[in-house]
Amino acid sequence: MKKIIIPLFIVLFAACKEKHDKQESPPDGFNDSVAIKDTVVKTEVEEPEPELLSLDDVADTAFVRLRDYSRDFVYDMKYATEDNFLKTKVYDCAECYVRAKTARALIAANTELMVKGYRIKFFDCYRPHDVQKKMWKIVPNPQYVANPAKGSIHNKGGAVDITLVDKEGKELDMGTGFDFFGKEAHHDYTKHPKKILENRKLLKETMEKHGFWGIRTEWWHYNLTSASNSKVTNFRWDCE
Ligand SMILES: C[C@@H](N)C(=O)N[C@H](C)C(=O)O
Ligand SMILES: [Zn+2]
Repeated sequence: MKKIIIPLFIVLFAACKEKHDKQESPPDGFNDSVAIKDTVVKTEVEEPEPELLSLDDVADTAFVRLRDYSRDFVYDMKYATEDNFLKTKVYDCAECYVRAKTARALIAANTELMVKGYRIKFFDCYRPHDVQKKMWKIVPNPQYVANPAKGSIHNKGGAVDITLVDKEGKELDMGTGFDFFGKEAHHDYTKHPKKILENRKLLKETMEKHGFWGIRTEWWHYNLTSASNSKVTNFRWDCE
């Protein structure tokens, strides 16, 4: 037995030494310190998603940032860009604030839509009263922009401008773009192809089921019925 173990030990030792030598001595013309400097390993650490908050103990009238309560919505806040009918960016950053009661109703509607493979995508949510005044200066037509003298339900945290997206995030065809101020955007314009009318119907019926009502002239606009008497507000949200 002794006779076998000793040569085996010698072979193993030699193999280890060879490996060690290879690691220790860099090839000719290869500088060790450069190798160390060049081998900076960049590890991208993904920030953990902040925990969602609960709406359980939040007063109905409190303003909340929707993304703190659900990760299931899609956002394309048009007035935080220049791609809107004002042709100017009127929000410092893209956030969706609404009253807590509006948030609860939106989450319920979205939960129902997700079972069918769709989600709500936002174009606008709470809108400061000053922005309503700017809009009215450009389009002083109550069919398309609420008169700031009275205030819009957006100014009360109870209205949203929305569409639906499918599982791939693609918008359903609603016949016109957002803020298309013409008869083709009206709910009672029935000359659109069947699929478009069905898409609008799905959005309208779901929103109505959860306490919202639509206005005749804009397929994207929904008011929460119980927000009609909330106060017109002009606060601006914080941007990080
Ligand atoms: C401007 C448009 N997106 C809109 O929300 N219109 C309604 C009527 C409003 O201003 O309340
Ligand atoms: Zn609206």
